[in-house]
Amino acid sequence: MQPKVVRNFSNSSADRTPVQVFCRVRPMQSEKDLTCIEIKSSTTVAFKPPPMSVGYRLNVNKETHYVFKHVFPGNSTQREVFTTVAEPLVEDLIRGKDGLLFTYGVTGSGKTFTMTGNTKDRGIMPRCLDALFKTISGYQSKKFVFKPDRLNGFEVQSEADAMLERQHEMNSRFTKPRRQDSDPEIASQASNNTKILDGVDEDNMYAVFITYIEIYNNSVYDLLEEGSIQRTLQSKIIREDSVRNMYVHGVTEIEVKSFEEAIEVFQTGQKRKRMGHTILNAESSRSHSVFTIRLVQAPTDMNGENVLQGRNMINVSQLSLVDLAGSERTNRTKNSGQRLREAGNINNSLMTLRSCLEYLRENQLTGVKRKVPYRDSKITHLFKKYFEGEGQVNMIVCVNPRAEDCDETVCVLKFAEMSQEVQTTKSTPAKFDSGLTPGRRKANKIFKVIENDLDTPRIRKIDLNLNSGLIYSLGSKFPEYSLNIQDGENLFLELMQHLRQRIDKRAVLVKDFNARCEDFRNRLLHVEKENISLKTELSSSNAMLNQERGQLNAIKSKAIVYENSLDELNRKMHEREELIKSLQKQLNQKQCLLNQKEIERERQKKKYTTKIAMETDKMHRKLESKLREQENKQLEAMRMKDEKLRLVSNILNADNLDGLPQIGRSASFENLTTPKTATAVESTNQVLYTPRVHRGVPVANARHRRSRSAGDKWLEHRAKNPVPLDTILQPYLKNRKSVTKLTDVKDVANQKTSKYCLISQEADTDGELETKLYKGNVIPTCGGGAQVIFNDVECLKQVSPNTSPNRKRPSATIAPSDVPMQDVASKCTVSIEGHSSKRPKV
Ligand SMILES: Nc1ncnc2c1ncn2[C@@H]1O[C@H](COP(=O)(O)OP(=O)(O)OP(=O)(O)O)[C@@H](O)[C@H]1O
Repeated sequence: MQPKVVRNFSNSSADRTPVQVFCRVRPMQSEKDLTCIEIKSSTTVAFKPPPMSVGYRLNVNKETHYVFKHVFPGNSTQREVFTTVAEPLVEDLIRGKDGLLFTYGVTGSGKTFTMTGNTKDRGIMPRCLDALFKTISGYQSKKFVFKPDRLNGFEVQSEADAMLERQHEMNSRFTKPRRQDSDPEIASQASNNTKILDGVDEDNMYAVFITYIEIYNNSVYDLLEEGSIQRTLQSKIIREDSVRNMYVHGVTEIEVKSFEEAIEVFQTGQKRKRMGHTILNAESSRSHSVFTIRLVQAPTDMNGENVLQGRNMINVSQLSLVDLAGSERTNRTKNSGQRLREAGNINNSLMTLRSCLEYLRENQLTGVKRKVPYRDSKITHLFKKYFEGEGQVNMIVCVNPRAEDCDETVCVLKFAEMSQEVQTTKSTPAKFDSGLTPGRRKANKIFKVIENDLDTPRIRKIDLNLNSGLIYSLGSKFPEYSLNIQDGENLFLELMQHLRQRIDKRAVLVKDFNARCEDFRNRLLHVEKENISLKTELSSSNAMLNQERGQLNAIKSKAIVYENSLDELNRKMHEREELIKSLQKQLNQKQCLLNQKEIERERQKKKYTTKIAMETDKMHRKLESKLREQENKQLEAMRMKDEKLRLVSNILNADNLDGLPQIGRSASFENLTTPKTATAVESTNQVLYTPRVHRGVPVANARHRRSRSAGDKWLEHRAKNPVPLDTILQPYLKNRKSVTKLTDVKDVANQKTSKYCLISQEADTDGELETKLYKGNVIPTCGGGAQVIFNDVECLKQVSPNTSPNRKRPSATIAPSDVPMQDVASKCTVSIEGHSSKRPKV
């Protein structure tokens, strides 16, 4: 059941009130400092961008005026600020209305100073508590009469239960060591000049409850939670109660009975806050602090002594005092890492606050119902009801006039001015219809005082009781008679008559009395019957009520579970949305990069296409010129060949060639005409050339090979440092001469040398050593030289046993066609001056 007295939510403009924004300009730290703020009147400040500001750089250096409900200059006192801004909110609180006051501004602009104050100068919060306790003193209920139900409501405890709890608290106070520390930030001495405020209902009982939370990095921490500090560091969730008020679920609410007690509780919270910050490595200016005073009131009974039992008679009003985090921008503070994340969260929550107010203003101006993003941050989610439901919202914009802060200050001023256009619904004061006489408490007090003042209270009381009973009269008084002897008989007769009349009257009265008794008995019986039937009805109603209560509790616990899961889902949704946003951002960045690359690629393609075209053109021209050159060379060579041919044919025609073997002739001819297809290659080694006489063409014949009667003499031609073979089978040449270089003509042209062997060693494609022996016959040429006709190749190859079997097996002897003739020719630097007409076997 909702403890709050239900109010009518009205939306007519008369019931709406704007957000009241006050501006407090803090004094300059130094006379020499440049200022960007000038106070024009009690409601107007002028902002003039100094030379270092962005506005100045953008040439927007004209003076701008901002109008607020009231502007407090640097020399204004804390008391003035409290009286103007917060006193009406405390009066509203006492009248049962809700209020929200927050301080907003750049770091160091005086938000905490304004809200909390220091040892010398108490801020708004302690002054509010002081004024409240002064006003309700004498009307406070006993402790634990009102008890929080953990669902943002309160219930009334019986006097016995409350007394038990008081006893319990007293015992624990004796056992616990009393706190000796005190927070220097607060001047805890009550000031004498705090005035008593209006709005107290003298027939009500009041109780004050305090909660103190901190919102840091968008997590809610309870600063009054008992137990280890780690418990305090567990984030709380925000919930909606049955009448759509937002509250921190499971937050610690402490009942305080005096200003001193309240300050002590606040100090405990401050201490926990500092400990938490040390653990979290946080800064106090980077968190939002919310100090909430909840005032519970309920009417007293007919004697004005005890609170009326029944939850529906309770009214709860609250005043939230919020010290927001500094609104500086991340780039100016050069934050990184955790500080950047904090700054991001602060900016997010302040941005959300701004967005919510902007949306609200727009909705109110245009009549459109755009969804206000309260849930985007914890601070706006918590105070949703002030903007959607009822309650006065006041804001103090704290401004540091120094020029360094001007860029942030102008943002703050703009936002604050805009906020004034937002309207909230006025709270209606709580009304209690207890059906009891107003002023009963006072009357009862007076009555008691008078009662105590009486000298003999007991006797008087009895008298009063007797006088207040029903007085029966038996008719007229006895007539007065004087006893006279002469007239004695008449006197007796008169007396007898009078007595008879009295007896008759008495009988009538007795009869009437009996009749009345009967009537009363009947009525009593009737009432009794009615009472019994009502009792039966009541008990059945009670049973039904209990059943419904049980159902309600079940529904409530289900609702809690659903709310939890809803919160969880919301949180997850929020996370996912953030993720989607960041992914979208990444995607956009990648898309941008891709587009840039595509453009770059296109540019490169164009560039290279042009380059290729140019290069192709150039190549074409080059090739064409080379081709022409080649053609010219070819033509020249052809011409030379023709010339040679002509010379040869002249020689052939001129000389008598009958003695020459035909084969030699044809070979020479062939050699001259097709030098490239010859097996033996003409060497450049002039030493081995047969000196050309007038003919210049060497002639040789295989039949002219040297005699072998004395056995073949080998000319072994090998490398200077051959690789040792270490093989069992070694190439063996019986009668040989080894040379490493064919430098002397006699080595070949020697009459005895009939065989030539070139030994070459090289690695095959698998990296194995391959030894090849190119063998040939040495044939003397007609010019006195010699030529070698290769007719055999021996190949010796060593293979590793690990070599893959798939690899081609080496053969001891390879086919002559496999021999790279160019290679052989280059190795055998021997001059060939003709060759056999038949294809050599090499
Ligand atoms: N109106 C003022 N008169 C005198 N001193 C002031 C005033 N406003 C601020 N100060 C001083 O300026 C300093 C910074 O103020 P304060 O801590 O309140 O700033 P803040 O806006 O709360 O900063 P943060 O965002 O870091 O919490 C304090 O030493 C405070 O005493």
